[in-house]
Amino acid sequence: MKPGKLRLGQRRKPLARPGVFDPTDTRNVKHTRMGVWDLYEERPYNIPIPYSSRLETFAQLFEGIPFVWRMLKDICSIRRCLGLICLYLLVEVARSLVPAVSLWYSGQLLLLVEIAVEKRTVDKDVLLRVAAGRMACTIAERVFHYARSRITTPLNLSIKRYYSTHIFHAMARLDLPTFEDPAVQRQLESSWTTSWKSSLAWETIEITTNMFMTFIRLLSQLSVLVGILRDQPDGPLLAILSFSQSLFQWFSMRGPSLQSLVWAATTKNEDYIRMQGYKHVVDNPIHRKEVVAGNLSEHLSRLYKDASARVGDDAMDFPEIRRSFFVRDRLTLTSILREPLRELPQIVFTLRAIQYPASIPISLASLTLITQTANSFSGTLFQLFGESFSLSEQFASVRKLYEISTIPNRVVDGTIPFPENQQALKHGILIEFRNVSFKYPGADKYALRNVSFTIRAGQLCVIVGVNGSGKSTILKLISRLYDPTEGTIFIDGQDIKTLKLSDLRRTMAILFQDYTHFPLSIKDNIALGNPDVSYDDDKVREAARLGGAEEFIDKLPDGFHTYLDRPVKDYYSALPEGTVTLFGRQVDYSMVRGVGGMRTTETSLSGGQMQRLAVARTFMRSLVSEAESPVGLLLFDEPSASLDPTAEHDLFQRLRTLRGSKTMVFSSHRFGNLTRHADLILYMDDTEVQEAGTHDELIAQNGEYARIWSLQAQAFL
Ligand SMILES: Nc1ncnc2c1ncn2[C@@H]1O[C@H](COP(=O)(O)OP(=O)(O)OP(=O)(O)O)[C@@H](O)[C@H]1O
Repeated sequence: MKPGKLRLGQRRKPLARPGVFDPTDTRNVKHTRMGVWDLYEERPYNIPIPYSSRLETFAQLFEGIPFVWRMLKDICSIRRCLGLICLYLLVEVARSLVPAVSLWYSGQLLLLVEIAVEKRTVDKDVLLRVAAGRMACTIAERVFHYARSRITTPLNLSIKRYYSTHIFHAMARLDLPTFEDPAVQRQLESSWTTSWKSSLAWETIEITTNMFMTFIRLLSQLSVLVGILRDQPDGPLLAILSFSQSLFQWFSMRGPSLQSLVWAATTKNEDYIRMQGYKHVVDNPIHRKEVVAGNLSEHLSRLYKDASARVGDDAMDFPEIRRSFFVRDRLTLTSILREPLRELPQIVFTLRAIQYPASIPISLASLTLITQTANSFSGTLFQLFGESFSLSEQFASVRKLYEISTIPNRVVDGTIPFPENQQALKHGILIEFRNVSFKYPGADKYALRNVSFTIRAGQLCVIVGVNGSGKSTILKLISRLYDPTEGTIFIDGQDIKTLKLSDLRRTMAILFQDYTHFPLSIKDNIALGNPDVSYDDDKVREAARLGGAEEFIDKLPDGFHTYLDRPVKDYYSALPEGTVTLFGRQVDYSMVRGVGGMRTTETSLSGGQMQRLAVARTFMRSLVSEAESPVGLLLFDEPSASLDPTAEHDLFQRLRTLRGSKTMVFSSHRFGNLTRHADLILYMDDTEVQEAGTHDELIAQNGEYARIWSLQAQAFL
């Protein structure tokens, strides 16, 4: 291992710490110009206490210990893991003792040489034993190495599986405002991404045992070496020289490669930025239509060439330029001294040999032994240094791994079961907003201001109004995705915050305006509308029919098993040109495109078809199993925005008849089809409910609703 570098697989990842990073703070931040890029790095040791960063490292280490202990207990509780871990530790201890045993045999060899020089005889038996011992050491090393890899693979896999479930659950349980919080996002990010690639828990065990084993190796090697060298005339001198030159090598190489972990880079070079823009224009299929229709190819090529000529050879992306900058060879005094120092033990040996020619063979044997050991010893020592640094990072990551499962949700769960009477749900749910105001987390402006209204059980309520007036927000508050900033919402007369969240959400079916489809099959997408009956294929089909999606799904080659966005890609290599389909699917070059930052189009469904699928999912929850449906409230946010007029008409018709006497709330900016049948219309403008009543009442009021209604009506005259 090179001194100062980390082993493969050992990541030096920045740990989030409190405070801010300010590139303009020249006292603590160093600015380096790298081609078109400006790199701002936090200066190391910017706290005026010597070794403060080491102290920080140890503090992190201690804080992490309780979590690592918990992790060990968890791992030992996994089936098979306890036995495997014991075996692993056993092999590691044996492995760490091999170098010392091997060194001991080398010492024995030295002794033999000494005797041979003095007495001119060699004890053949001892020689054979020593040779066999040394041989056995190398074989043992290989066998232990093999045993280790056989143990670690299943151990690592079991641990990884256990923790991926842990992280999945920790992530899945978070509510919307908590999940959207940037601080939480940052906390989740590292655990989530690393958990799939490698097992943090396993890495921690590996690094911790490595550290202990390195320590054992050092101590055992040191004690054997001292024993051997005590009686050698040149031993101590050569040992001092070898060790000091090794240490010097380490320090001299370590300096320039140490980079700050906290840094940021930006570029202000307009030509370079434009060049990247041009690149995206030509490599992204989204823009191809415009490029071709606008006859832009020649023009863009010229623009790119001109910009590229202006930027010159500095047009490197940041990782590339950073790499080239840091690997640049620097001629420093230490780097010049490094090489002659390496020769020092040999020079001293030669001088001693001239002085005492009789002792040449002994000195030669000691020299080889010492230089070899010094190299391996200092290598081990550097490893220990590197490991203590990464151990603290690792412990901190384990702490974060456990902390994410205790991140408190912002929307606090209530305690009262809901509803009191399951049968009553059939007749809907009563909703009352009393002086409700709301600001989205982090927003300055109100999204709702002092809103009060009552939707009685079983009513059809339509919320209409201009864009951004707060319609969707009302639906989000009813489903308690967020809590009001001021005021109270009552559900069947009870403060919404006191009700058990899972109960409350079970009684509602919601279709969001910005619905998404999961990267699963169409069947699974619809089935997730109601986890209780998700296994029932007939119900999935019925929901698809009610949503108006059955017909087009049946026409798809894979029908209900079609993936909207296949989450697992196939892998290819150098396929012959004629290969258009593989595994029953079109060959997808997204991997190749991904390199150029292109997006791939997975599905050929239209916007309206996508919306029908979303409606089907909502039906799955609410209306499929009318008899045992736990739903008493249906919330629809613009369910027909992408539907053609016939589909919209059909959908509303079905919704009205199928809802029975449940409460239904629609948000829409279209007037007509729905508003005519509504028991209550809330007309919103600028975060407030401006008018409330039935269609006839609002027309009679002759306010904004009436004005917009007549505007729309005139359009059809
Ligand atoms: N997640 C969010 N974070 C911050 N502000 C938001 C968020 N969602 C909506 N807003 C803001 O809240 C206000 C109300 O938005 P809302 O989505 O409720 O309007 P809307 O009446 O449903 O609009 P539209 O008819 O366009 O769907 C808007 O000013 C919007 O910008």
